[in-house]
Amino acid sequence: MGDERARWATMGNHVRLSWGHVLVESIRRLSPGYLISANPIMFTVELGALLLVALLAVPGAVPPRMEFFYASIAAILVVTVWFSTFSESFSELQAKARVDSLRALEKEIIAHRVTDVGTEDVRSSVLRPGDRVKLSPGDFVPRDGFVVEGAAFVDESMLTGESEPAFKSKDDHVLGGTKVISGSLIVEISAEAGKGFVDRMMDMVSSARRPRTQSEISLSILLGVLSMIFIIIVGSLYFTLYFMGYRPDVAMSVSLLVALMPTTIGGLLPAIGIAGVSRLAKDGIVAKSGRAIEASGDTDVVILDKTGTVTEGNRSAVEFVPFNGYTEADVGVASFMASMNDSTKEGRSIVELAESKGYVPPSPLMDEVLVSRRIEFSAETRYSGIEFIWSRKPYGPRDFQRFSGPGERVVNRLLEMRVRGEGARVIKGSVDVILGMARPGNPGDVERAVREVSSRGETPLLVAVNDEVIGMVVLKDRVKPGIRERLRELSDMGLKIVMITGDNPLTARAIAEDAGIRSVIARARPEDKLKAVEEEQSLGHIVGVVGDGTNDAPALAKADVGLAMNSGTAAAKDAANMIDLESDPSRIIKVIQLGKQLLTTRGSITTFSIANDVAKYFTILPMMLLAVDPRAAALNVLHLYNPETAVLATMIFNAIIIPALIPLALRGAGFSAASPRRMLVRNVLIYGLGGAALPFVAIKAIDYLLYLLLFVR
Ligand SMILES: Nc1ncnc2c1ncn2[C@@H]1O[C@H](COP(=O)(O)OP(=O)(O)OP(=O)(O)O)[C@@H](O)[C@H]1O
Ligand SMILES: [K+]
Ligand SMILES: [Mg+2]
Repeated sequence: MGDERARWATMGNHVRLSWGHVLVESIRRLSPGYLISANPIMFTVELGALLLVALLAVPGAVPPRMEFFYASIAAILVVTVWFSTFSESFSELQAKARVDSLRALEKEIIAHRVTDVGTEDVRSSVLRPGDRVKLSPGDFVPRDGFVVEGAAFVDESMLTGESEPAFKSKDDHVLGGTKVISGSLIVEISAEAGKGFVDRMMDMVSSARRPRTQSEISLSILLGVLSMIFIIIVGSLYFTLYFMGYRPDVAMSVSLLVALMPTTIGGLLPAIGIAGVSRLAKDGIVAKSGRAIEASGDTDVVILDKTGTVTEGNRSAVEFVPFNGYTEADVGVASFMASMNDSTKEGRSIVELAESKGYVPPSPLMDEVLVSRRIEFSAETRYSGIEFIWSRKPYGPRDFQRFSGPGERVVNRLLEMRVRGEGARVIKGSVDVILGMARPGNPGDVERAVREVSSRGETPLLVAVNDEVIGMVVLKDRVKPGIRERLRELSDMGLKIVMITGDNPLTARAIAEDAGIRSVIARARPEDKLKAVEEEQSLGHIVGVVGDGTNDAPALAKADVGLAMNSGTAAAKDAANMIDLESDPSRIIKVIQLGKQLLTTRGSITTFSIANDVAKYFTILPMMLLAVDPRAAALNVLHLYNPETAVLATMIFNAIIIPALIPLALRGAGFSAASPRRMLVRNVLIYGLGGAALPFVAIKAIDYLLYLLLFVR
């Protein structure tokens, strides 16, 4: 684990950031046209600067000997705006570079495209979705796709940091940039060039396409309203003084306004949001939407899929159990036939178990199995198997030769049906579904066996020939090691954890108990998973879903935070808004912590920003009022040198606090997951009190420096 983290970290640190780019981009964003919609607070600051420049251009508009002061204030205001566009461009380009370092894995290579006559070598960029490529040991997968033929071990460490190679066979998803180490594959390309998930992530990093989150919008509105209030206050102050016959100074009024507006948070807000994307990428979690990262901070319900998420997911057959006078071999042979055409992991494991025990149907029947119609498994129907077509009709009695050997009772029954031309099917599936279609000879036996297997956390599949239940296949899965402890962390954070599964209630409860989960929804079809998400959302909860299967896709799409496992199906990964490249479901914790930290960071800087402005009343206001009444000097508690140094010092402090806080905005505020409330109190104290006190010290110091610089010869 530690190793993988380190690998990601170094990957992140190798990111090359072009300072030239940051510079050009930050200057481009000074354009009022960009700022008016992207950052209204900074737009207002810029208007102030433009007003002062305009006054400087009109002869007589600036009071005598105040030109230097006006020009300095205008310059400081422009720099203030630039600090803000700089922080935004910096974090955006950093995020892009970090994401791009993932894309480097998808570089242009030569691929062997499959044609009618063989293969031809083409550049990977010309491949289209639907094209098939042949991969041999040493080849890199040119782009995302899925296996149509063959089996191989694939090294995914460059994407997942996982050193164990992954085994890939039919229908498995393979990722562009990974490397085949043994075996060979035919892969059908599924992604458009430049449309892999890395590219989608790149897209959302650029501010133009980044949808703003609800809380980001609320905060912007709050900041906008605050700014409006200050504009009204400063405006009325100016005009009241003006009509009383005084000449309030324009530069001082503009400075007062800028000082009071929450420029610190206004300047850093975009950077904070984008930083979340980079920090997740550094941990190997690909976020396809910024909204999701933020929602994760408010997540209070987490819905986990059972198979492959809570459990290891390689659920495989371990036992055949006969009922009603049938033998183990009968059940084995029937299960083999019902699973021959089943490409699910469960199906393949059943065939393997039957083969290892020698439970394979004899040749005349096997020929029929090969041409039979397949009943494909779906999470909707929860069963699978075959329906015989009987290759020749009618068969005469002479075609019937009684078979003796393993599974003879089932085999002979089917051969008899063949002679009579009767319809026949062999199916297996979840207990409730099969019992809805077939009768058990002795219901008590079946129930007892099912209960025993389920309460061990194993999954029973009933096997039926036509309308008779003949036995049971036992599927075994393991709870992921350590999952219990990781989930504890989530409940300690106050989150509700729900496990949802297509499996039966008894098995589900046994697994849930092992994993320490209290809420369980069993026998869930895909739309039930979706409904569970919608229900929680309608109660006002923010819902996170972790899943890996195609049957999880609707729920993943509907969730506020949908985290798909990289090992999952393409449908799940498409529907989710985040993908964990390490396929570790407990990393939803990481995502939630990061989301919470993002919100904490924003809250802290907002508190700091507003607290900060309090001090500025004491530096600018007395100086403005000095013109009205000399007694205002009493308010000059800091004993600043003169009105001009006081205002300049305040504006300089107001500007440099923005770059000073960039590291905090990017790294995130100190945060402990265990006690979010205590953290909040702590942050309000630190950032509130600190924010209120700091400017007094800093402005006094800058004022003194200005005095030394301008007035001491
Ligand atoms: N290949 C198969 N053939 C027949 N029945 C199956 C097969 N695979 C699974 N089943 C049955 O269908 C049920 C539902 O499967 P599904 O994949 O929807 O959910 P699951 O994998 O059990 O749980 P989860 O929702 O946690 O992934 C299983 O519990 C099992 O009883
Ligand atoms: K301010
Ligand atoms: Mg599943």
